[in-house]
Amino acid sequence: MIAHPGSEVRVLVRSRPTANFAQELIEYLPDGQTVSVHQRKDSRKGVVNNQLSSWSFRLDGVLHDVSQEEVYGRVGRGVVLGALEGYNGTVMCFGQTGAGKTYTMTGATENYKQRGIIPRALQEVFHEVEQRSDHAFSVHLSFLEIYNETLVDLLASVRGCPGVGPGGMAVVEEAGGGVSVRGLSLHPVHSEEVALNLLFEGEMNRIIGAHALNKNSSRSHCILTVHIESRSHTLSDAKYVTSKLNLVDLAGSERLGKTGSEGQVLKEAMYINKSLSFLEQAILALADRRRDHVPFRQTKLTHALKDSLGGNCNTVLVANIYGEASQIEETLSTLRFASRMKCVQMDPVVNEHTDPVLQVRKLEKEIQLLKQELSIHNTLANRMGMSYDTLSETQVAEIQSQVRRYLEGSLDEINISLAYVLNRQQEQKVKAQLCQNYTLVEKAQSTAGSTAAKVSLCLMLGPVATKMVLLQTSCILESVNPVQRDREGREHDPQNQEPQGPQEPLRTEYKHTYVPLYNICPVYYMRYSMHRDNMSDLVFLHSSSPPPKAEAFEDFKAERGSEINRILKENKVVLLERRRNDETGSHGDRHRKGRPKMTSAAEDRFIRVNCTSDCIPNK
Ligand SMILES: Nc1ncnc2c1ncn2[C@@H]1O[C@H](COP(=O)(O)OP(=O)(O)OP(=O)(O)O)[C@@H](O)[C@H]1O
Repeated sequence: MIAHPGSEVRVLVRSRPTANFAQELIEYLPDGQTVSVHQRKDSRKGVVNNQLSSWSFRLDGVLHDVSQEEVYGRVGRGVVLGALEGYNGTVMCFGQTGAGKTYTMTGATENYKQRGIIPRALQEVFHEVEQRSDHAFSVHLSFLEIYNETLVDLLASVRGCPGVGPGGMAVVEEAGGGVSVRGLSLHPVHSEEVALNLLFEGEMNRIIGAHALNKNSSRSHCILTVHIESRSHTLSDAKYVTSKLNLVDLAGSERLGKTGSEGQVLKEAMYINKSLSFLEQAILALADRRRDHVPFRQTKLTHALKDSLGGNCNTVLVANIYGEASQIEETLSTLRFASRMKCVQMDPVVNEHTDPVLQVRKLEKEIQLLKQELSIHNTLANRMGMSYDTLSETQVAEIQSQVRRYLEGSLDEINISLAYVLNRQQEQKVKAQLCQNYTLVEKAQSTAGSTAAKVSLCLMLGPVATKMVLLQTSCILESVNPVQRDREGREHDPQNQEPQGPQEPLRTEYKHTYVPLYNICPVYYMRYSMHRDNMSDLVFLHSSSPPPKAEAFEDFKAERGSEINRILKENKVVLLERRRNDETGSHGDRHRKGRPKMTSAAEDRFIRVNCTSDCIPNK
């Protein structure tokens, strides 16, 4: 059963069986929750009377004459199940010496039925771990003893235990308000059997002493902690929950006069009483909601229990009493502590964490999936070969090498593999680098018939830098070498020129070529032109914008329509010839019978109409 946030620590009272149970002084009311204590005034304190004083304590339950099994069911089970869900839990026994705390927590070793809360809790933990196959659990045990204000690792004797470091053991504060014990060994446990072995090993190491009230009196406080970590197989594997289940067997308070302790046992009793008194002070502060400060650090016991007493912890206290008339003052004292503890508020929450390593792995997987999805989108949008990875050092070196060789003239054509794709970001980087070295003027340009915004980059660069820009936009370029022609239009190879007489200046022609930059998103068409005066224009147009008609027609005539253009020119020559003939023979009408004379403009139109085919763009 998990406590609701804001509810109080659960407190139950358990009385040790005794033949001399003080029925007239201790009364358990039928509601099963209330204990009434009646006490005679002490005649030794002066005034003799038989007046009774009564106190009533309403707790969460009374465990009187009940089996160990029932005690576990009512005290331990809920806390253990909560710990498996990720809630911290504490089960603690408090009471005078000989009242049955160790019996409640550990039980009697000679009889299996009399095993206490700790072995039953360990059994339940491993039973649940087996049942909950949808989770992966990891369980560790630690066993701390606080003896005479000294921290002792009760499992230090276990084989393979690393031992306490040079700093010794100490209670240390953790981020988030928790505490842990530095130097305390943690033991991985995979089965109930291993856990019980560790419990018994620790119990053997515990310090016990004998006095009048208990021949096996615990002389120390002990905290067995079950550390549980659970990861779901079905939900996100980066998320996991942890919990600490503290099973606390406190040493009992004792009246030195009654126990007759001497020597070492007396010294121990003083430490025990002192630490229990600090515990009471801490509980008093915790129970008082107006108090800001809780004195946890006054003693090792309260410091070690700082995150186990209410707060983010599902806490249950068993107040053990020794129900004989001679112990009535101790019983009263224990019940007062119990009722204070009952005022301590709890706000248990699941301790959920995110594993940073697994989280990174998960995000990397997610990125991979998103990349695949993007790649599918790009394929569907006819944008093949897009890459969003940054260029490796080798790729950058290769590009730089090609650029250098191209600029030096030792490389005719840039052939950068399309794997070296520049994305928008990289494009911007290239542009920024260029801006550092050259004057870059950017201007908006609108083209008729296109609704999309067009960007025109007018680079005031020499041809070398222009080539570099072309290269860095990563397109496959057609030859950008200018063609040199003489006055007759004959092409001249500058590499292979024979020495001639007085040189006639050559005319340089630059082709306008549309180059699709497949690897830049969105797809651009780039027109580049290089002029005699070394001024270069680079125009990046969205694919939705065709080139201007006039230019497209010129290109068409120079390339695919060159044959038609040739015929057209021939026809024009023939027609002009005919017109001249007509004009010279205007005296006679033999060749133009029935046909009206054409004007020069009409002839042009005629030629155009005749030469227009489906493959010629309209001019
Ligand atoms: N509910 C019980 N049923 C049977 N025997 C009990 C019960 N409670 C206590 N005893 C017996 O009483 C004796 C003292 O109990 P126990 O050692 O558990 O007391 P304690 O509170 O732990 O004392 P101390 O603080 O001195 O360690 C033991 O012999 C134990 O077996």
